Amino acid sequence: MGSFVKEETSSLMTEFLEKCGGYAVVDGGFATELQRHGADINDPLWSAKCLITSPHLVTKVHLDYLESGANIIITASYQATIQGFVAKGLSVGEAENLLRRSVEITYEAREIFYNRCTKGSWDFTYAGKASRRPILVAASVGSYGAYLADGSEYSGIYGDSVSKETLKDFHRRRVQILANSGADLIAFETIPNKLEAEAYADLLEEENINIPAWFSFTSKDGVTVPRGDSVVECTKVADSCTKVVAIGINCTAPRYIHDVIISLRQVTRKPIVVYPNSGEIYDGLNKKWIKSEGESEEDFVSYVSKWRDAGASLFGGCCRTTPNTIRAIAKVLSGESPATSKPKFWQ
Ligand code: MET
Ligand SMILES: [Zn+2]
Repeated sequence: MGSFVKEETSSLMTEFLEKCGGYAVVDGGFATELQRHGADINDPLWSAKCLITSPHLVTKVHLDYLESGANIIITASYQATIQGFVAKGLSVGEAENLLRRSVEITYEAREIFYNRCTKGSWDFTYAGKASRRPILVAASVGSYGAYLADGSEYSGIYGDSVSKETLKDFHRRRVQILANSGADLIAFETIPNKLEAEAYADLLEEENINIPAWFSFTSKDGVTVPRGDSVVECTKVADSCTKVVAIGINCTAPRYIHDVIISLRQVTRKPIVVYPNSGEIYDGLNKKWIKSEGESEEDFVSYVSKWRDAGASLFGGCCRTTPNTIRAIAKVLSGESPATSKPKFWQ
């Protein structure tokens, strides 16, 4: 790959953040939002099931997040894998088309949103000074554990028989397809162990993936990822990969985010992305969210300016957050006067 392409990749996020005024709004929980609208996603494909059964609902949820102020919308491909679709009886070709479709649906939603804004039928809230709000499409890649749908998504334990090569072979074709689908970046989400981060970093380099990526880890204590590797060690893997343009944490309780940002800031100058869940705890085996004491949506939103001050640049929500959460985040970020809030650029 020529150095020109490399530079383009590394500057994408910095330029985008500048266009957004220093900070960007990521969308909120996707699968749980489909569910809130009545989708039955109790299935090994989880949210990706809707790509087959109810694509109109996928479009609706993307539009709801755009209307709430999101600058980055994440595709419904989190649990969309060729292996998972084939297990449902689809051909490899059909599975690959569904992956492409997940991205098409997202940029179609962006076009619908822009057209509505142009026609003035919607209030263009939080658009800033730009006539068109900067919006990126991030193609979601969930972990191998998410595909297994056996709870290992939240333990990061795949067993000794699963090597880095196994993980690379598992993810390779999906990553290639998503990289050539028209998406602006790949969002590797909810990464539960260091091995999978290494596999992603290798794939990005070895396959000459021509769009940038973010790596977002998950944590149950703010210090380690579920498998037990430290978040800092995982961040170093992401930091040393030239294709990675942001690093962060998602689907983690809001109360841990501040300290994680502080730790990440010690080992990377890349922009930090945070999109915590609602603070409820997911019981992967029973596929249920369990309420946790004393963490409300108000707490979540009140943390946003602290996370910004600690050094994060991209803010959104994960499971069980809703367009309301995102609207509130957008409000916090747009309500800052330039005098009190200087955008931080670390690269
Ligand atoms: N982007 C995915 C979603 O919101 C992340 C899921 S985390 C288990 O559905
Ligand atoms: Zn989540």
